[in-house]
Amino acid sequence: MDGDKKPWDPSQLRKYDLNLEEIPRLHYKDPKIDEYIKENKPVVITESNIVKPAVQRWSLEYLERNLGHSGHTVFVSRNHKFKYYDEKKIYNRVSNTKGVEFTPPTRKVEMRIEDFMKRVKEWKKGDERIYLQQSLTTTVGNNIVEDFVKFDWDYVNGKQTKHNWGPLTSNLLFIAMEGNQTPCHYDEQENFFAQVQGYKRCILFPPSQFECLYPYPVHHPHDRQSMVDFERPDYNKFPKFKNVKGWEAVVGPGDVLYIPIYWWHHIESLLRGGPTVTVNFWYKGGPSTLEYPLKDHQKVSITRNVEKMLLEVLQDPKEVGPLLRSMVLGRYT
Ligand SMILES: CC[C@@H](CC(=O)C(=O)O)C(=O)O
Ligand SMILES: [Zn+2]
Repeated sequence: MDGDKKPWDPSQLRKYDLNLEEIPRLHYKDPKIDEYIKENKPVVITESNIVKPAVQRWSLEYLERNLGHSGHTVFVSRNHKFKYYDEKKIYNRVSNTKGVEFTPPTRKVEMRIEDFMKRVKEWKKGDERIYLQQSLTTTVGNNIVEDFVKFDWDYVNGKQTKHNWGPLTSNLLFIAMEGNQTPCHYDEQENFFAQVQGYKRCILFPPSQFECLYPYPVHHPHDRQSMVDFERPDYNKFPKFKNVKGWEAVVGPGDVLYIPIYWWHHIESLLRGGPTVTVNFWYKGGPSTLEYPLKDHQKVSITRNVEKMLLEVLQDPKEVGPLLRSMVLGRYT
């Protein structure tokens, strides 16, 4: 890039009424990175070799030729949002018997990579959008495996060990169309979010903002997702969303964003930026030693356990809210 010309411009970002600060960007050799990780704070790690082979080789053409010819998991959406839902919670005994109405916002299909790429290339306004989200397992072609083993595992394993994370559970490959959006949610895993091709805007909020982001009930298929539509926030239903304060980064090829466990994140591929490719590294959290004061994400984990326990004994999801209200209102408020 000549001078300080950015590879993208603000017109490629969707407009939200949010109070956001920049996530720091640090060179991968900078020891301050470990301070951020230790304090469960996001940081963009730059210039690393973590997924360098992929940055160098994983063009769409290369991926089409090498990703393997078995079906790949692709989500299909009638709009630009790809809100995750847990299929098991749609039909589970408790929520379903009580008529929890749920219409999946996307559908999951198996698609050959050549069909996926063809639909991306031929997409026009009004068509359904698609988003490949696939675990990088042995079903991929040999060239991809060769590239994968050349990731800088010393670096990521070093961070995993230093910060006492649990085991690596998966590396997911994401191939998105420009403008695709993953609405705000949190995961119960530590995440190195490695951008390979194209640019993605990542908007993050700490677990302490739980009250401003109104997660669905734990038994709901959209568990861990925010109920707030960032593009049309309903401030009557979600008044505290007005106070939300977040952090953002636009990550490009070679950037690796550390998304701390339980941190909310909303992710979108830039408008008019072409398809994007990302590989994430999900790690189980470390052993949670109860040191006081508890960390915010530990409190979120406790609220989850309370909801699960109440549902288990009450059986009917419609009884959980009234019982919690009767416990709190007038007594703890
Ligand atoms: C699930 C897709 C999302 C990534 C994400 O949420 C994560 O890695 O946890 C994205 O990049 O659109
Ligand atoms: Zn996520």
